[in-house]
Amino acid sequence: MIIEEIRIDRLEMPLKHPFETSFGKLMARDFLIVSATSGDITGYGESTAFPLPFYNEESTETVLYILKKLIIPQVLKMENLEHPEDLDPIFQSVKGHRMAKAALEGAVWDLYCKKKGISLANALGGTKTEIDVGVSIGIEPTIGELLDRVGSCIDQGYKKIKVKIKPGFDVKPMQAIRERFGMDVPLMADANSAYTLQDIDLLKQLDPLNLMMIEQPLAYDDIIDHATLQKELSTPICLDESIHSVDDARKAVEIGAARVINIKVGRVGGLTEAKKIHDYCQAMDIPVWCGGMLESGIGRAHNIAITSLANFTIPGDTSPSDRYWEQDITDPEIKFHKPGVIKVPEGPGIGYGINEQAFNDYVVGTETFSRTKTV
Ligand SMILES: O=C(O)CCC(=O)c1ccccc1C(=O)O
Ligand SMILES: [Mg+2]
Repeated sequence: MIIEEIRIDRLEMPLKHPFETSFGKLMARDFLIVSATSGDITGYGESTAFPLPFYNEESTETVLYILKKLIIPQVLKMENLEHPEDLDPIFQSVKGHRMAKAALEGAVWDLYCKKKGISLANALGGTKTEIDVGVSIGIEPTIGELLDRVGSCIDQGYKKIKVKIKPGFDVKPMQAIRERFGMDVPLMADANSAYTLQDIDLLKQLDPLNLMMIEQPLAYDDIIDHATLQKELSTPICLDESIHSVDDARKAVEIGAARVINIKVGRVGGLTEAKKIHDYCQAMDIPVWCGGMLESGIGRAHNIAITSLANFTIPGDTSPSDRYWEQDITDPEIKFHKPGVIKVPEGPGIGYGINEQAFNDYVVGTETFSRTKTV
């Protein structure tokens, strides 16, 4: 397969409702879509980096730099790109910058599958025809507003309720959810690294609440302290930010730092590595689920495909388009097939088209790189 053109579009999509985590409040999603064209077929990938490095070290600007200066020029010179895994030598030449790599790799996976006429889920080894869907709920101004949002999500049929917590908005809100909705609602907390080992006694107050897991309570780049904390908690720890590769997953599992892994395609450098983490965790009997990064329908489509693999046994943060967007950029939009369930597309590639009008309405910048002319 020869890729003749790669395009990077920067989009700004306003969120229907501010989304607050322990590292701040988002009012809009500013992100990149990478598209790769070979002949009359185009594949699409999404960069999940935020405009500022508050989730990890990457940002929209670092992704742009790495793609434009280092990765795209090499990809456009490739003569032997027969499978997305053939990108590995190029990726090995760049340390880190996994969200940049994942955005390009996702476009190549979509392009590869469209050329083969197979679904991305099928190409990845997916076995499910539909996936159970969870929802991530940000920190709300009051416990009352949080309870209203939780109640609405339960009524919509979501199969897992994740609630963001931070010091000062943690035990009481989680207790209030249990008091209002009972102990059996599949409920978890995501701390986004807001706590330290000095908070063990506070975190222990979450143990009686029958949470499915506590996600990333400690530092974004830590594994060993999470092992110390897990020994003190009965609630399983799930790692998100700390896990960048199958080797990180192995280290976390071997020292008991996590009983669950949140796999995010962007964070781990793409679908190929995400599948390796899935396969390792399956062999170790560690359940995984697919995290979200407030993606557009393009990123969500990649997440739905990887979630079709068998060991994604916990509902992911793969809520449909209407969770965040007045108008998504895919055609059709991502929708529930039945309450709390999304059908895995059977069409070629990601299985969703592009709503060109909506896409163009959100675009704030475009750069195109062709095989004959690279930067
Ligand atoms: O995309 C979604 O619906 C979930 C989004 C989410 O929880 C999140 C959003 C921004 C940064 C980090 C996280 C996270 O899962 O930690
Ligand atoms: Mg998280």
